[in-house]
Amino acid sequence: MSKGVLLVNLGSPDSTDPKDVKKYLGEFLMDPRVIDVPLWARTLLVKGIILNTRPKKSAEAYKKIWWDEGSPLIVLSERLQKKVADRTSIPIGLAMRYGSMNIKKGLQELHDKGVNEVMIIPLYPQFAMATTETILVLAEKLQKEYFPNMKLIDVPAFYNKPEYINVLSKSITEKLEGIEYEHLLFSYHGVPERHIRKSDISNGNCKMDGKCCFKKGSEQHKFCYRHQCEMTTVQVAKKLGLKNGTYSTSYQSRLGFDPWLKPYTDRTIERMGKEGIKKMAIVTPAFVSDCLETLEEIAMEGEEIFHEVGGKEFTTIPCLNDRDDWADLLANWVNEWVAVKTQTA
Ligand SMILES: C=CC1=C(C)c2cc3[nH]c(cc4nc(cc5[nH]c(cc1n2)c(C)c5CCC(=O)O)C(CCC(=O)O)=C4C)c(C)c3C=C
Ligand SMILES: [Fe+2]
Ligand SMILES: [Fe+2]
Repeated sequence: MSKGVLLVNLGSPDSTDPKDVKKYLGEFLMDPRVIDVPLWARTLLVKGIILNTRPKKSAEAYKKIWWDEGSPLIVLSERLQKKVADRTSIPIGLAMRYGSMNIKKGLQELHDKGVNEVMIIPLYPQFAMATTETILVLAEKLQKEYFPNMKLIDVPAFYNKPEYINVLSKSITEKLEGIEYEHLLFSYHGVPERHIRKSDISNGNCKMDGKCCFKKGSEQHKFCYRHQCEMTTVQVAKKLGLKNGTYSTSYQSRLGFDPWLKPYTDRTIERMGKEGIKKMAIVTPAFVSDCLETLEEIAMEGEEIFHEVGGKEFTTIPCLNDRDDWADLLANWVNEWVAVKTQTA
């Protein structure tokens, strides 16, 4: 077998033109693992309502964070891909779940290089139906349809792997060196609570009551996004020696009127400012690359909310992006997998 890797991130529109944003959002939000209602209802909601109003507003937001080279999420993912490729000896591809750099193209490029065993690495530390699962399901479908002789290997969520926690903790320490802060907020992308129930393999284990996601036992939490986010916070807090009450977890970027994971980030930032916190820092561990949700929603909107209610210093910690130690870590996982071949060949 000839091995290769496909790194997969979420994707971005081709440009900040509302037409491109509409096309991208259409593909993203029509994914049944993102808006998980029956097709007729999803079509009505997405094509009948959201796509008529949101693209213009989202395009304005994208304009605020767009770089000369393109979408930060794509550019940063490409830089990471290059660094991982420099540290490994097999082809390292990059694809996006939505948009032009799609998974089919990514698999095709690897196939054209003679690769017939692909390790799929979703660039998400925590498992979610709307991210990891949709990538793996689509990759498998494409493999069956177009690449019947290709074998796909999945990488489990790495939300609690010590080496990942080390790199994330180091990125926080480096940014906060010499900076005073009273509270460190860990803000994760939210999902509707319903998604947690749907992915709950223990049938009802997850009560979202603030207790069950802290229970020991990895098997029942294998697909619990909430547990995995909470555990990333717990592990990093332990590593950094943070005292109880000086850090917390919240969830951002909700869409629609269903209940999403709580507490909500915007309300948490507001509450903290109102309670008299003057200096806060915020880290966004559900994202490995800075993107609209970190650069605009947190670094711009979040800061504005904090200042409006009396907060003074709002420090945002960059995502892992193309940090050398993050590229080293991914490359180590790849090289360990490559070594298995050598031993069994
Ligand atoms: C952990 C990662 C993510 C989860 C889980 C997730 C779930 C999720 N997202 C939406 C709706 C939107 N997300 C948008 C942007 C966006 N989402 C993620 C990651 C996760 N989403 C990223 C990295 C980005 C930024 C992309 C970029 O180009 O920078 C957007 C578009 C932006 C906007 O219009 O606000 C929407 C919409 C849902 C509904 C959902 C789970 C059900
Ligand atoms: Fe999202
Ligand atoms: Fe739970």
